[in-house]
Amino acid sequence: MAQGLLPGRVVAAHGKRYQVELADGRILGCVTRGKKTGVACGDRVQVRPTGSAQGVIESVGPRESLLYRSDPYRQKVLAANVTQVIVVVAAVPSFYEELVNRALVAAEAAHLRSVIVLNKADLSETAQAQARLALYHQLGYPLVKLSATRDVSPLHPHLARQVSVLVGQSGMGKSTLVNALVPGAHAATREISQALDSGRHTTTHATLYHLDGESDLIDSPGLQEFGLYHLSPEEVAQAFVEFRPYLGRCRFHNCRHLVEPGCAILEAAENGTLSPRRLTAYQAIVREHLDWQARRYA
Ligand SMILES: Nc1nc2c(ncn2[C@@H]2O[C@H](COP(=O)(O)OP(=O)(O)OP(=O)(O)O)[C@@H](O)[C@H]2O)c(=O)[nH]1
Ligand SMILES: [Zn+2]
Repeated sequence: MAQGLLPGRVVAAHGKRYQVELADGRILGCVTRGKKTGVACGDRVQVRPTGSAQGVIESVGPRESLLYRSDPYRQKVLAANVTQVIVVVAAVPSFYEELVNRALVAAEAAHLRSVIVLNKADLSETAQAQARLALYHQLGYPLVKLSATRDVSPLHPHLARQVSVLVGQSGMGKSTLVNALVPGAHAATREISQALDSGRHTTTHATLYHLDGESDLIDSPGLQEFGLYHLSPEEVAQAFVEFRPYLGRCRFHNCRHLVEPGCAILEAAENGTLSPRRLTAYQAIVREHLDWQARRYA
C-alpha cells in the first residue's frame, strides 16, 4: 500500500460526495481525486486522510460485481460488490411489472442473485399481486411475502451472508423495510444527507448498512425508470434466464427475436413454452436499445 493510504469501503454515495468506513470503524467524509467519478456505494477504496474526519479517495479496488442502470446519456452505478438484488414490490400502489423485469435483467447481466419481496402482505389486494408474480417464482426467483410494518423475519434467511441491494419503485415500502431490518437507519440516513448534501439536491445516493458481521444491505432511492441502454440485445437475451436453452437455435445467427422468421424464441412463446409477458418485456428493452443506437449514429 502506498504511504499514507488507508483501505476503506464506501458506505454512502451522494452525488460526488462519499462516506468511507475504515477498518477501525471510523467514517471519513470523502471526495474523489480530480474529476474521477463512478465511485459506488460498496466500493473498496484507498483513502488519503486530509483531516480527522475527511479524506480523498485515491483509487478504487477491483470489483466483484457492479450493478448498473442507464439513461440515454450515461450509465449509473447503483452499487458495487453486492451479491444479490432485492426487488421490492407491493400491491398498492400497483407496481410496474416492467420495472421488475428490468431489475431482474440488470441483476442477471451483473451475475447477481435476485429475490423478489412482495411487501404490504397485510393488504387484501396482495393475492392479485402474488398471482402476477407467480411467473417469476416459476422462473426460479425466490418470492418472499411479508409486511414491513409487522414482521420482516421472512426475509432474514435470504439476507444472511449476502451483500444485498434493495431496488424498487417509490411507495413500495422500501424505507419502511430498511428501518425494520436496521433499527435507526432513518436517523443515520438523515445525518448522512445533512453531512454530504449540504443542502444541495442530489439524485443519486445509496447507503450501506451492516446487518451483522457478514451481511450488508444497501438501500438505493426509489426508481420510476430502470434504463438498460447499456446492454446489447445479446446481453438482454442472456439475462432472460428461460430464453437460454433456445439461444443459438434461431434460423439467423444474429436473430434479435423481434419479428424474424424461424426464431426459436418467438416459436416457443407462440406454443406457450415461454411467457408472452416476458417476451414483450424482452422486446421492449431491445427495441429501446436499437432505437437509441439508431439515434446515436444517425
Ligand atoms: N399496509 C402496509 N403499508 C406499508 C407497509 N410497508 C410500508 N407501508 C406504507 O407504504 C407507504 C410507502 O412506504 P415507504 O417506506 O415510504 O416507501 P418507499 O418505497 O421507501 O418510498 P420512497 O421513499 O418513495 O422510495 C407508507 O405509507 C408506509 O407506511 C406494509 O407492510 N403494509
Ligand atoms: Zn430468434
